[in-house]
Order: sequence, then structure tokens, then C-alpha cells
Amino acid sequence: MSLHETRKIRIHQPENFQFDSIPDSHAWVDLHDHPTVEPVGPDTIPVIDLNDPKLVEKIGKACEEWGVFLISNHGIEPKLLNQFCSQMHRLFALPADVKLKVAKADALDAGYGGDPISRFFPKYTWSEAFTILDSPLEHAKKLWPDDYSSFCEVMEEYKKAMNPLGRRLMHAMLLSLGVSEEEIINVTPMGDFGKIKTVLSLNSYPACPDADRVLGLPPHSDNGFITFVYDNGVSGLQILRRKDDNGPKRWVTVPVVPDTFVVNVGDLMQVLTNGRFHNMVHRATIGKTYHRMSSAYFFASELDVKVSPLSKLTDPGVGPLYKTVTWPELLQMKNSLSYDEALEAIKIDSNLRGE
Ligand SMILES: O=C(O)CCC(=O)C(=O)O
Ligand SMILES: [Fe+2]
Repeated sequence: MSLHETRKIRIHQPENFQFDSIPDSHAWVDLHDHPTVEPVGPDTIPVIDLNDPKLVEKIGKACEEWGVFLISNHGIEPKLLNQFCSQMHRLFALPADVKLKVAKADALDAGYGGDPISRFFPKYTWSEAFTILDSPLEHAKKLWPDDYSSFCEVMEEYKKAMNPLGRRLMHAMLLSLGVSEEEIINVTPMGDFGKIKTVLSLNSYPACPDADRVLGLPPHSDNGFITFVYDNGVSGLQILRRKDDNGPKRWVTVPVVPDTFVVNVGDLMQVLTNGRFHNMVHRATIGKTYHRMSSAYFFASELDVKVSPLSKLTDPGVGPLYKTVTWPELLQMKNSLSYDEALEAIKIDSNLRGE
């Protein structure tokens, strides 16, 4: 087994992983805390066609009821998506010692490492990740000294194509709540391109014969406004559905629908919409026989932008449910508190609200 620890982040190299049985360090005990169900009947995750004339209404409903949906007709060229997946494969196929040349020093840095979430859990995940904050150029030069430009070009092109899609969806989400065009421009980070910050994370989940006992990513919510997940049609993502009339809390497997992205609601969106849209807890599972790769494009706000509940969405006499927060402040809280307590920490005590 090759196990590597950097300062604050744990990485293991599953492709070098020789085992007769899963080591205790990687065997999760509570994976079956809730039943896992297929996305059928009342658990059918909405698929929304971006050309649908009722787009705004459908997106609003999906965000309120689910916090996750799939989008079709998104306009991102299949050729770009193919190139993107090829570069992702190329990256993760590099030998471990090469990838470790660009190891993250800290969980939230750019570079190669484990995911930032598993530090909060006692077990290792069966995954590796590469995070791109601004340009991947410096890292790509270390990974492929003689041929780094194709990786950089494709990653830049992907981010350039995804950015307007993020704006379009955020716009539709806010319109669905009755926020006017003018308010979206003037009051939210959407008004100015400079106020939106994005992060691109590439994930690799090697196959594991004992897949039922390992986990790719532990349960978490994402911390930006929205996240786009692309997995090239390979199943593995599960979302935690809240208890409702159709059953107890349950893991719903996200279906594979060709040519779609999964979109999920993150913590900052919960703050901005004053809890009207709820973040969504999800996890990544592992395949027994296949190596899955996915990307998460996090759409959030620039580091100095203060995000607070839109006054339009606060109830008169009750006021905002959350304090104003910047993205780094929220990340810091997620880092120092246990992972799911950050939003609780910025909740405004009802006794202190202007009732
Ligand atoms: O791999 C996936 O499907 C999910 C990735 C994810 O949740 C993340 O990177 O935050
Ligand atoms: Fe996530």
C-alpha cells in the first residue's frame, strides 16, 4: 500500500493499492446508515431541459423540493467534454510520484491531494483529486514539462464555457423566487462578472472489488452557490433525501442520463435565498469494476464579497435567518467546526431578530 500524508490532507494511491482485504483505515462502518434507493417514482430526480419555456418555474420547484437536478440541452459542446475527460484521464494516469510533485500543502489549496472533506472523518476515502483555483499552468508545467499546454487549454476552455452556464442558472433560480432582474444585477454577486469566483475540482475514484465498504467522498454539502458535476455518464453520486411522506431519510442514486450535468445547491445559495433553497447533502460511492472520474465546477462569490440573505426573501418582522458571510469565512468555519455546523453557526438567533 502506498499511503501519503501532506501537512493537513491525506492522500492514498489506490492504483498502487495491493490488498487481500480492505485495510481497517479505509473500511467505513456507517455506509448503510440510511437505505439506498433508485431514482424512480417519488424519488425521480428532475431532469430539466434548458430550452423548456417553463425553465424558471421548473428550476425553482427542483431547488425547493430537491436541491439537485440534471440539465439537458446545456449548450456545452460534446467535443469539449470529450477533450476535458481525456485530460482528466491523462492527469490521473500519471505515476503517483509525478502527481505528488504538485501535492497540496493545505486542504483548500490548488493542486493534487485528497478531498478537503475526509479530514473530518475517521476513515480514508477511496479517491484522489486535483483542484484548479485560477490557472493550472504552474502545476501542469511540473506534471508534463514538455507538453503542458493541452491540459491548460482544455481546462481554461471548460471554465470559460461553464461560467455563463452558471450565471444563467443562478439567474433563473433567483427569478423563480420573485427577485427582479434589477435586484439580481444590483444586489447579488451576479451583477458584475468580477464578483463571481469559480473553482474546478477533478475527482478520481478507482475501482475497488470490495466497493460496498469504501467511500469516494463522505457526505457533505458544497459551499458555493451552485455546483455542476460532470461524470461522463458513470454512476456513483448519491444524494441524501430528507424524510418525507414517501419514506425515511434515504440515499438516492443519481441516474445516468447522457449529455447532462448534475446541478446542486450549495451553502452560499442557502444564505442568499434566506433558506428558501436548501443545500444538498451528497456522497460519492465506488464502482467494483470501473474507475470513475468526475469534475465539480463550484460557482461561488469573489473572496471579499459579503453574501447576505436578500431582503426580498426575508419575512417582514422576522428578518434574515443568516448573518452576512464571505465565502472564505464560510470555508474557515467549515474547516474549524465539524463539517456540517457552519450554517448553524451563522444562523441568527431568533431571540436577537427584530421581532
Ligand atoms: O463525484 C461526484 O459525483 C461528486 C463530487 C462532489 O461532490 C464534489 O467534488 O464536491
Ligand atoms: Fe460535492
